[in-house]
Amino acid sequence: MSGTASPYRSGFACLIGRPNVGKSTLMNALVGEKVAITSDKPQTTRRSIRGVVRRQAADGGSAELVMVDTPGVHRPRTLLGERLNDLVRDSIAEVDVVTLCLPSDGPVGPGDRRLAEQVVEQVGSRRRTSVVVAVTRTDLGRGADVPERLVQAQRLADQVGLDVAHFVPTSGTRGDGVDVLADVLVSLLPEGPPLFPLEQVHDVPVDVLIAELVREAALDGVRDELPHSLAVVTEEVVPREDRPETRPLTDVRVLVYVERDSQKAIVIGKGGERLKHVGTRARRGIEGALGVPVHLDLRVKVAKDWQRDPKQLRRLGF
Ligand SMILES: Nc1nc2c(ncn2[C@@H]2O[C@H](COP(=O)(O)OP(=O)(O)OP(=O)(O)O)[C@@H](O)[C@H]2O)c(=O)[nH]1
Repeated sequence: MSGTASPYRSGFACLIGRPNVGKSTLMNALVGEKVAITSDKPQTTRRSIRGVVRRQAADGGSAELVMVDTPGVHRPRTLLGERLNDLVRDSIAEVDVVTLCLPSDGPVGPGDRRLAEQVVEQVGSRRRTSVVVAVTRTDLGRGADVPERLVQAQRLADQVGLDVAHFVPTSGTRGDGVDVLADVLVSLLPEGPPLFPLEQVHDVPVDVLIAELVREAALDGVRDELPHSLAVVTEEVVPREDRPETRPLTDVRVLVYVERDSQKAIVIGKGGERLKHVGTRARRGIEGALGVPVHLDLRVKVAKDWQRDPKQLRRLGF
């Protein structure tokens, strides 16, 4: 492929950062489709999700950029937390470009420094991995915040010895800087073969996608420890047999796990009101993803302290 006038570039770039800095929102903006769920609760992302961005590179060739969204890095308090941090470590090791996300609406802090040090440790000696800093959520900051954050980011890079190829201000919700970031990431990709079939936009299996949409709906409005205690598993997705071709219906059965009986009561709500609301919202998303009308059967179960239990973690897919 090398030597041709318009080479094909392909490769992987991950988004890393503290919890809640806007990684998944940026991922969706780059891919142009909702592939990762987002919420205002920290530590929402629990899987490394890959989404494909296809673009024309500056040299005229085509490029396939595979974005990898990762869980927010934090001090782990449970086995789940440790597993999520391991996922991030693995992602950093496997990509061509690491994108460190720093939010414009908060100072660069010790958590960012630890993460930057981790990147240096992992990619410092590997010359083929590039590093980009994305300053995120720029629409939330005040006027001076973005330049200030860029200066702090440069200072952080200098302090830990991180070689940053580009600094890009972005807002995932407004779309600002998203094209610039995509161009920058593409420019850092090596020449390579196509990675995903043309029609494929993400690598999230349908059962996982459904479970994530339910978890996103269930996260809305719950507080304290409950967001972390939620786990969702898709049990069944079956087209109903006795339907006319013009009016198909798919039965989707989903289990929502919590860690304690008291949490089960909160998720279900008075007279089942809350769960009904979650079901209605999730069903809309699932119908959009599957492209068929859906009957969603949602059940809530207690899996005691699953975040700390290796056996249960395995059963829940971690
Ligand atoms: N105003 C504004 N809000 C944003 C932007 N990006 C993300 N948010 C909000 O910030 C919150 C966190 O966004 P996420 O994309 O879920 O953040 P994350 O870094 O993936 O979070 P974790 O999965 O917990 O690590 C959500 O409420 C988003 O709507 C942005 O550019 N502008």
